[in-house]
Order: sequence, then structure tokens, then C-alpha cells
Amino acid sequence: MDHFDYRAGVLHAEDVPLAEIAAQVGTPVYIYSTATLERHVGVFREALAPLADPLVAFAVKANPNAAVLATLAKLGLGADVVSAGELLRAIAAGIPASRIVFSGVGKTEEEMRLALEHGIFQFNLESEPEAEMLSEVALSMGKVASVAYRINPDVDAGTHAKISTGKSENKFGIPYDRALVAYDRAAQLAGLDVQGVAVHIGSQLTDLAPLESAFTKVGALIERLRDAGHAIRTADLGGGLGVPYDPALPVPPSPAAYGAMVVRVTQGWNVRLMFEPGRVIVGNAGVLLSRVIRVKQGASQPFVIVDAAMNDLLRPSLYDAWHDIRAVRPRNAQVQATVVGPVCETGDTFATARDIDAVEADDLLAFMTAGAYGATMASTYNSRALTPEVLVTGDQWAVVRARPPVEALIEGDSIPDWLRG
Ligand SMILES: Cc1ncc(COP(=O)(O)O)c(C=O)c1O
Ligand SMILES: N[C@@H](CCCC[NH3+])C(=O)O
Repeated sequence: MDHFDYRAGVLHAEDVPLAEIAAQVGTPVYIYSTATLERHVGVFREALAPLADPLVAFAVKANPNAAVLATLAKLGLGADVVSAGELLRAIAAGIPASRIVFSGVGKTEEEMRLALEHGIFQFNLESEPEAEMLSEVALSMGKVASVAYRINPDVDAGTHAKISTGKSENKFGIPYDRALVAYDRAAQLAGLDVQGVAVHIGSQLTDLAPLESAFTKVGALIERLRDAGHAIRTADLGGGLGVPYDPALPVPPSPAAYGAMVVRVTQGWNVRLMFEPGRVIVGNAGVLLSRVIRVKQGASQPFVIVDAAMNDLLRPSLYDAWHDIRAVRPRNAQVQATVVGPVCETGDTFATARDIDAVEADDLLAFMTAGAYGATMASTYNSRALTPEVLVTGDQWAVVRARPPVEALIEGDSIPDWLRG
């Protein structure tokens, strides 16, 4: 069942008409469905059911809203974090440190210290100098850091170049061929407990084959590392599973198909498996609701100008990403239009020459599948306030991030004395 559906001709989030939220909170606004989050966690878990005690660490970067994280924490998910900010958000939302893994190529000494203080489950190291630094930081605190190395398997994930992370030319992880040397050195560092291997080859993957080849390489590496005397106890298989954005494209592999492949490929590894799903948990659990400001006739087709813009939802400008666009109250007519925001950039275009529901000024339009990498990538470009966020459950809803007043943008800056008076 889709939790964003039409009832009596009006698009709802669960039992709440989107128009009600627009009327009270204004637009643009992100709206998330609790029931969808719950369903996605359930489906992902079920797909991994044959595994013993997997750690599912939600990739906080996909949606760090406190209410979303608290929902996932209640469902027992851990967190994959990439900064002090994400770590603190995860902990504040009730995710225990024992379920937190810290990824990222540029962890600073300060971030390492913070994560060690909290006692997180695992650091995924992305370079040999990082291992040296973490060991020193841990020793200086009288602690030992549990670590894995993120391996760069040199596998083409077949996704957009800007979200591909597993090719040798990408900045992520250590080269596969360097692994044995790196592990041998890490094992000598007194501040580290080398417990695992990690991999993550990219995001919005629509084919399981590259994931399977990356995992197969991880399996072979685990054997080689064990032969070399390393007690490998965890394998973190990252995230990356794609979600359907464009109904005209084939549906990406289901979590069930992904899980079955994982169970098959990891048989006999004898490790605790870890996962870092982001998009597959939150992508379809959110929409960006906007209002049509006006429709302007261009030389060849209409431009639908909405009050959301690239600063609210960056994915179309950054990755040419496709988001389904639905009228909240369809008028039973279609039009071919280019849907744009008010920001002064040509790239502030959500869809070009797209067949959409015919709309007029003041109509509400929803950008679907906007729960992942939506609000979190928003900016205040063009001095537009950050987009508020709403969480729905059944017939209840709450603002979980308020729209800041535009004055806050001005108050945030300060004018030095020499420019005053
Ligand atoms: C290390 C790491 N883990 C997990 C994820 C989550 O990816 P996705 O949202 O595609 O599941 C990402 C982002 O691609 C990542 O960089
Ligand atoms: N921001 C990207 C995903 C990046 C994943 C980061 N590891 C997107 O919207 O598709």
C-alpha cells in the first residue's frame, strides 16, 4: 500500500490531506510518512532474516531529521555517520553508540575523539594515515578503537558518476591490492583493534551485479586476511540499493532480491554482517510539497513556476535526477511543461518538457520520492529560508523542523565595527 495516495481526489500522506499541511505550514515543505519508514525497515529486515544478528546502520546523510532518526531508532536501527554533527544527531535521537559506525575519508582528530568518547561500534578507515592518527588519538585517551578498512574494489556501480564510489579513481577506501599491507600495519598499532572489512560502491544502484562482484572480492579478502592472521569478525556491505523514481524505468532490485544475493554470497564468511542503507529506507517515505506561483507561456511550451527551488531539492540540478511530479488535486487534464523554481539559475529546473497534470497558479504540486537527500542537501541560496519538515503518522502530523524566519538569515551575519556608523 502506498502511503502517499489519492483519497476523494486529494493527495494524502497516510490519513492527512497534503493541502491541510500546506495551509498551516505553508510551502515549500517536506512531508514524511512514518508508516512508510516502518514498512521499509520491515522489508529490509525481512530480506536479511536468514542472517544472524545483522547490524543495520541507517546512513544518516540521507535524512538526518531528528524525528526521522528517532523513528528509526525506535525500530532498532543503528547509524552510519560521516561527521561529528551526524554522530551527535544520531545519539540525540536515541541511537546507541554500540550501533554506530563512522565512515568518511576526512575524519578529523576532534571527530575521532568524540566518537571514541561515545564508544562507537566501528570506525571504517579510508586510508593508512587515518589509521595512524586514530591509533594515536585512541592511545592518548587510554582507549582502543574498533576498526575496519573500507576497501575500494574497483567495481563500476553503473550509477551516476557523481555518486559512484567504488572505482579506483574515486577518493573512497584503500586500493584492494594494498589491503594486506595496510591490515598488517594496522594490526601493529596498539590503539586499534582490527575487526572488519567494509565496502560501499555507490548510491542508487539499479543492478545487483556490481554489488555482487564487490562482495565477492570482500569474501576473498577476508580469507586472505585470516590466512595472514587477522581475526576478521565484521563485514560492512555498505548501502546503495536504488529506489524507483521514474515509473517508466524498470523497478530496481527489491530488498528481498538484494538480501537473497547477500545471503548466498556471504555464506561461510563467519562474520557479523553490517549494512548502511540510506535511500531505500527514506527515499519513498518523503515528498516535497510546493505551490505553483504562476504559469508562464514560453516560446514552445509553458513554464510552471513553483515556490520550491534547487536550494530545496538539489537532486535534479546536480544529477539530472527524475522526480515524479503530482498535482495534489488533479484537474483530469495533462499538459507538457517545464517545471522550474524561482532561483536565478537555468539549472533550477525540476523537469523539462514533462507531461504533468495541468495546473494553475495556487495549485499544489508534490515532488515524489524526496525523502532521501532532499531536505538534508537544502541550502539558503538566493537567501531563501531552509525548507521546513513535517512528519505524519496516521491522521496526526507535526512540524519536525520549523521554517526559520528570513530575518534569521540576516541576523546570522554580522557587520564588523569598521563598516558601522
Ligand atoms: C559510506 C556510505 N554508506 C552508506 C551510504 C548510503 O547510501 P544509499 O543512500 O545509497 O543507501 C553512502 C552514500 O552513498 C555512503 O557513502
Ligand atoms: N546525494 C546523492 C547520494 C549521495 C550518496 C552519498 N554517499 C543523491 O541524492 O542521490
